[in-house]
Amino acid sequence: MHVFKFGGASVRDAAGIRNVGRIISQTIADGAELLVVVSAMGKTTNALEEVVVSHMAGRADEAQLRWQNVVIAHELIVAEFELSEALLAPVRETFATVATQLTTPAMQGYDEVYDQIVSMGEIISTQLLAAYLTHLGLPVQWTDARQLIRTDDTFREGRVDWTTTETQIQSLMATKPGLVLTQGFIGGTPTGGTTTLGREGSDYSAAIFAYCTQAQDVTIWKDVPGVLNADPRYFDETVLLPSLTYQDATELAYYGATVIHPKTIKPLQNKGIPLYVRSFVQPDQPGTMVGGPPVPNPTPSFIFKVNQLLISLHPTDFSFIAEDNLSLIFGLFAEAGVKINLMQNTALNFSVVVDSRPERIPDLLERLREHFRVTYNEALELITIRHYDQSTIDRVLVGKTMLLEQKSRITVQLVVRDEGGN
Ligand SMILES: Nc1ncnc2c1ncn2[C@@H]1O[C@H](COP(=O)(O)OP(=O)(O)O)[C@@H](O)[C@H]1O
Ligand SMILES: N[C@@H](CC(=O)OP(=O)(O)O)C(=O)O
Repeated sequence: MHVFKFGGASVRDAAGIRNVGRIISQTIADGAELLVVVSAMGKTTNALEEVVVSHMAGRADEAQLRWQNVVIAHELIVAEFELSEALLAPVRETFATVATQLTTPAMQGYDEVYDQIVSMGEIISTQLLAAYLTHLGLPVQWTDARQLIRTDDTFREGRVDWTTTETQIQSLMATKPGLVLTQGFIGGTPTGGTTTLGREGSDYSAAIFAYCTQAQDVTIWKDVPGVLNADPRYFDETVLLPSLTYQDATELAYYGATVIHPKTIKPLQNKGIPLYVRSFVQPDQPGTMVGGPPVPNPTPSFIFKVNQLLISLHPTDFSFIAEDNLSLIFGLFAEAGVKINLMQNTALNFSVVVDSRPERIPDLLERLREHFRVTYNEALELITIRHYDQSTIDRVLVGKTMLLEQKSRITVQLVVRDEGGN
């Protein structure tokens, strides 16, 4: 069996849905079994997050208006197909259910309500795609991922219960061979609650399904030709990386190459399942294969994170940075839910680089100030180069001032300030 994952960009409009329909029908034409994982359309997840903000703030009219905008965006896509009312019944029912839910103030906590509402993006996209594929005459079986991927109740970051998930998915596949369509990003708790797996988590869902079905391979269809040696939004001259080891792909994703969700590789590596990253714009092209052997002279890869904050902590009593204050520091970062992108210490200074998150950082800084003298630099960039040499470092430093550098044999990380002018 093959697993395909289509992200928001691939199904953002009617043309995208038609294209996805073409890729699926060509794949199953020769009788291949296929499990398709789909994300919410376009930027729907962001729009649903705004619905949650209004709903949780008790601004019922605003929540309803924001929800209706989501409905309209989908209805405009529906209008481009000639789908029967019977085929559209499930998606229309979802529209009505959420509208009703928004009329009553939420009883649960923020994150639980978030998952109930935000998960609807994937429910709607798959209901709509199922209607379209059925309309094309394909034997698609829509399946609810909330009943397959079992998580604990860590809402917004559900942790997978692999044993139950494997049992549930395997019994599904025994009863539903052929073409199965399900949602990325979402799961369900033992008590029937909805969870999400963390933003951009649909790649991870595809890996979970592949792991549990021992799939032949996974293909994630993207708006780029495959994994490139840099994000084309930031670099002009990128090259395709035709083959990557699991390790290289994990490292790239970990350092911030957003083309693959960082949690995706482990389940695939554990079962030796290859991952293909291919272009839904040029579906005849091979893209990138992850899971191959190391290549000689690997191409340097660049990962760029903007809007970074460099926080430096200085003990107030001239004591060393050692195990005791390190554990205090890590505890405070974990409590604040702030992920450390890079860290470096000297005897009297501990520096960390984090994403600048206005909703979390001020509180964290306040807590840190209870124990340390705290200084920080804002609006920085964190550049990571895998398989670097001096010329690649020189190239990225043009027009930048370097504040911090960290090197291993394979990876260099540079914290820089852009001085403008290039
Ligand atoms: N090294 C890289 N190679 C290719 N694309 C990258 C890389 N790093 C970041 N990207 C970005 O990842 C995007 C595709 O991932 P994403 O937007 O998450 O897709 P989807 O939401 O459809 O799953 C590309 O448009 C590109 O801007
Ligand atoms: N829709 C979710 C999950 C996801 O992975 O989406 P995409 O495949 O479009 O990145 C999100 O935006 O976070």
